[in-house]
Amino acid sequence: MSPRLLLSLRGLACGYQDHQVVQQLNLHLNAGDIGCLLGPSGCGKTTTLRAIAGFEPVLEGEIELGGEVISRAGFTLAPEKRRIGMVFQDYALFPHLTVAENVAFGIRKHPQREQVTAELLDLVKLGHLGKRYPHELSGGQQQRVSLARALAPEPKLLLLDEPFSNLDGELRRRLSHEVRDILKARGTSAILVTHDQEEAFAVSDHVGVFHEGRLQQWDTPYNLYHEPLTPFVASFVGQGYFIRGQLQTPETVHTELGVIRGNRAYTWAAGSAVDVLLRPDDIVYAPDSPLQAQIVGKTFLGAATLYRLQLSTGTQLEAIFPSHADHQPGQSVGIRVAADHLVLFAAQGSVAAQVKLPESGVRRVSSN
Ligand SMILES: Nc1ncnc2c1ncn2[C@@H]1O[C@H](COP(=O)(O)OP(=O)(O)OP(=O)(O)O)[C@@H](O)[C@H]1O
Repeated sequence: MSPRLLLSLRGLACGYQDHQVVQQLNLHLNAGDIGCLLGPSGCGKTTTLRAIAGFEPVLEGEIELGGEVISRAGFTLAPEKRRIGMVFQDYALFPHLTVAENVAFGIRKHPQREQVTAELLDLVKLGHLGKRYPHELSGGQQQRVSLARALAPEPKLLLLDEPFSNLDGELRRRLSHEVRDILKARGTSAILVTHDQEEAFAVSDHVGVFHEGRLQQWDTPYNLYHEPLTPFVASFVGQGYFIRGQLQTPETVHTELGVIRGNRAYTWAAGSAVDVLLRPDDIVYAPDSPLQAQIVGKTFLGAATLYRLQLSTGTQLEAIFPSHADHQPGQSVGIRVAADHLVLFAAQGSVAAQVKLPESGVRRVSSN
């Protein structure tokens, strides 16, 4: 059975008054899928989510949900008529209502209201707390109530705006996995907004990376990591370094690490200058390799260790090695490049050179 299209944004522009924040946005979500809008602060994720919810009008293009156009320039179907549920960062629970009353709020006329409420409270593991008030719950528990409340009217689509960002570390990770399991078990379609890549990958089937109001790539987490379409996506998603290289053949590039062969063909002329993306998992520990690098930094991650390496030319790289063998800063280690997913961008004068790189992303280190 082919997947059923649920949500389409076509040629969408949205923003505030005369200020266009998001431009030329096209994306599609199938029923039952979880999508995510990911990007740095201010890139337009929340603005897009608010347009989908019907809180903001669209300036150009249209939004279609379940075969019905719900927004286009000059027309905005009222939010309460969209069958869209919302979960907010600050939970937005009604303080004067109990947990159970909060969950039942959107289904007051439902004949099996109490049963549905009890089932949802069980689903979010709060079956025993229905009589409490929101202020008597932890942040994580309040967000579970908020999720149960949003699910109660069986929305066609659930929108989650930074739902875990008020929670810390471990709880955040646990709840994000749990929310995915709950949505998948119920077949609920959802769009999540976050600036946290780990969260985006843990929860979503498809992720859209935004940069300055434009969607750069809408893809699976795997493809965003291994096959980024733009230098910005390569930088924003995952870690790594760019090194300079020269295209030799469509599949091979010459670099200071030797000739690297990938599994895709590039159509630039032989000899073109390119930037080669090297992720930490592209650099493999190879004790007998003639290619040596000095360890200049080290982060123990448990099962693996992330090393910062420096080549004799001064170029730095990152590498992930299994943590069984422990190497010390200052030591030299043999390495090999195993970058099957060889990712290259045209160097100089291309958009690559103008990208502002976030601190935790890909760094551009060598030039010649
Ligand atoms: N109500 C508003 N009126 C005018 N401009 C706004 C309004 N809300 C947001 N903006 C502007 O729109 C741009 C995008 O904001 P938006 O909230 O969509 O970003 P975001 O990607 O969700 O960022 P964050 O992760 O910080 O929430 C910003 O430049 C912001 O200043």
